[in-house]
Amino acid sequence: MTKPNPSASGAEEKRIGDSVLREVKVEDAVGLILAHDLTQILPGTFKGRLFRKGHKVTEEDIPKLKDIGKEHLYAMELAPTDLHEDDAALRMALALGGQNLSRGEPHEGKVTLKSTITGLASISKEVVDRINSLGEIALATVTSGRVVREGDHVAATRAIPLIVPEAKVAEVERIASEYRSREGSDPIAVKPLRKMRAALLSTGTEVFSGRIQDKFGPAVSRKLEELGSELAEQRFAPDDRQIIVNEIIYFLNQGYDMILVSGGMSVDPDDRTPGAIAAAGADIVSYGTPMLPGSMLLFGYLRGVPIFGLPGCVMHDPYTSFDVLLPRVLAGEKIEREEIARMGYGGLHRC
Ligand SMILES: Nc1nc2c(c(=O)[nH]1)N[C@H]1C(S)=C(S)[C@@H](COP(=O)(O)OP(=O)(O)OC[C@H]3O[C@@H](n4cnc5c(N)ncnc54)[C@H](O)[C@@H]3O)O[C@H]1N2
Ligand code: MOO
Repeated sequence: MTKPNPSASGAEEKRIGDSVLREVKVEDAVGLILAHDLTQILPGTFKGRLFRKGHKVTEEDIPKLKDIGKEHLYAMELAPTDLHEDDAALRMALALGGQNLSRGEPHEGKVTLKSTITGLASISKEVVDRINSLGEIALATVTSGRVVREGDHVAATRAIPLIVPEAKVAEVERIASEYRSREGSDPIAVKPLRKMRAALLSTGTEVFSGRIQDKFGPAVSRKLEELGSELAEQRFAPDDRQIIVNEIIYFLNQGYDMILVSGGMSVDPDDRTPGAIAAAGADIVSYGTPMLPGSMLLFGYLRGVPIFGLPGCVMHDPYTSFDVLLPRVLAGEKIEREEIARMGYGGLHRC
């Protein structure tokens, strides 16, 4: 598509569709307006724009251009059916980005979308894959369902060649708007997290009787606070099914937004928690989660209130199945069994 042809002046010329890129020797480029950003990389020190698109080349620039390996520059004649890399990246970012994202300025053919809040990245993998199979343009994102903080990068759009057919970008816009009308949401967004008041029942006769000091309360409290929620009440119970049921019902009657029950989630005879959560009347979405750590986690709803059975690892591992599901619950997502089943692929972290 881009065969170099010697032009009348002897300089190399690339035709891309109806657009033309003409090579100009840097020595002859004084007065030329740069057609794109020029990047300098000093390993370990600097990577970024040395010259900006639109800069008018001066005599003093020539040695600097040679230092970054430029013997030639492009003079660009852009056809109306084509887009400059920066404009292509910008139009893609405008088409795709939605709720709680800020857009950086086009930079070396790239536009970055950053989160403006602490929230849950919500990204359509289907849209990302479709766009990346169009060719000549690229969209890179974080994975959907990940917690992002204010200022974190969520997605970046990029044009691959310097000149991109406008039709490619129009196709991106079409895919994005089709997604919006079908799903009623943006293809790339950050969902806000609700501030929830959670209650924790810590089971275990060894903790209840004071044989050992509780470590679950502080750990769960920290995990909730990091996401803007709070541990409103913690109570303790021995390994007795009926007492655990009564305490769960007490929490339900207090109107907490989320109920957590820690310990007793495994296979020992004293592990009463899953049975007690069921006996309290919860609809169990899943007992057992294909992620390590956190495989013994239980998730369900008790009269619409999310209820978790938390295995021991939640207390001492920073990233468990609880840490994956908690932000989704806070973002208002209804957790289904299929979603839990999908956590296994990529779900092996440690254990
Ligand atoms: N044979 C099998 N063994 C284990 C399995 C299994 O499937 N088969 N699962 C493992 C997994 S995974 C986990 S996680 C653990 C623990 O699960 P539990 O939720 O039943 O935990 P507990 O037995 O109640 O306690 C484990 C450990 O942690 C201490 N603990 C509990 N609560 C507190 C608290 N509030 N503060 C401080 N310390 C606490 C408790 O005393 C125990 O030492 O099971 C694996 N084993
Ligand atoms: O539930 Mo266990 O937590 O996989 O360590």
